[in-house]
Amino acid sequence: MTTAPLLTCENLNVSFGSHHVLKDASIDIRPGETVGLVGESGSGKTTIGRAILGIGPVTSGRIVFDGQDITGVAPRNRTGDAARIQAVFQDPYSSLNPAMTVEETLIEPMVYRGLYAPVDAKARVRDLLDQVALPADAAHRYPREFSGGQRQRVAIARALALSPRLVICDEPVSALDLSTQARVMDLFIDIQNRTGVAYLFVSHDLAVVRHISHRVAVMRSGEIVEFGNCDQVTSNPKHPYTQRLLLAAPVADPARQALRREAFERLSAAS
Ligand SMILES: Nc1ncnc2c1ncn2[C@@H]1O[C@H](COP(=O)(O)OP(=O)(O)OP(=O)(O)O)[C@@H](O)[C@H]1O
Repeated sequence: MTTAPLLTCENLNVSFGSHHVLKDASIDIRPGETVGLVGESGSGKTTIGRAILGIGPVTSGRIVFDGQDITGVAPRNRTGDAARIQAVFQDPYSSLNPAMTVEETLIEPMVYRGLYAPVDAKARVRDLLDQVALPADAAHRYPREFSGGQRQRVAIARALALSPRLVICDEPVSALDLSTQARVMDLFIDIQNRTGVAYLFVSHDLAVVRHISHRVAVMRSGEIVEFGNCDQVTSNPKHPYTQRLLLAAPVADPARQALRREAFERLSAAS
């Protein structure tokens, strides 16, 4: 039995002036699923994420969320669950307001959307901090008082504040050191297991995406060149471009070195 998609992007095209950045890109994400989106820098990954969030343009094509056409609809004009699609970006320091405490940061979207009265929102803040394994006293601290990994946990808590069914994760672990990356990725997986949220997980690092994704889409020059089951896509020797992405992964930890070695062997065997 196949589950109906939560989100479908159909033949998306985006042009900036004469620069055709996204070319007939189609992907779908099922409820509770992680779809990884990989590709070299400039291949169009962020452009898809921004189009889904309603903060980037769509020249043609359609984005449907839970049966609702949300193409080109700005976040403030979205209704129902589509209003709750959230994002976690690479650099939490620039996406968190340095003048707001964590509590204020987490309460703001809840009160803005009218989901919680301020008094209930405070209880919800405690729950959110617990979900991302931050201590309750983090509520009264400012972003600068946290490490990079802790700040990313704050950004994840803020994304969860509206109980989203879909979160766009745009390079959310790229700025973190390897051991922190692993812990934050485990947190994403744990949250998904508990809440059933779906992720579009954007990364240039195929090894990271392989760890977290159920399916993977590979982008090249604005086109989706492969889309399928994670293992099939990442180990198919007929796809040398994907194998090259694996080769480009950072090599600091042994697991990635092993992936690189595998990719190298497959590439050599295929050529
Ligand atoms: N607002 C814009 N105006 C003009 N060109 C843009 C704009 N936004 C993105 N682009 C161009 O679109 C292309 C795709 O950019 P995008 O950020 O989607 O790539 P990416 O795959 O996410 O890259 P990276 O991994 O480096 O973040 C790039 O050539 C970029 O220069």
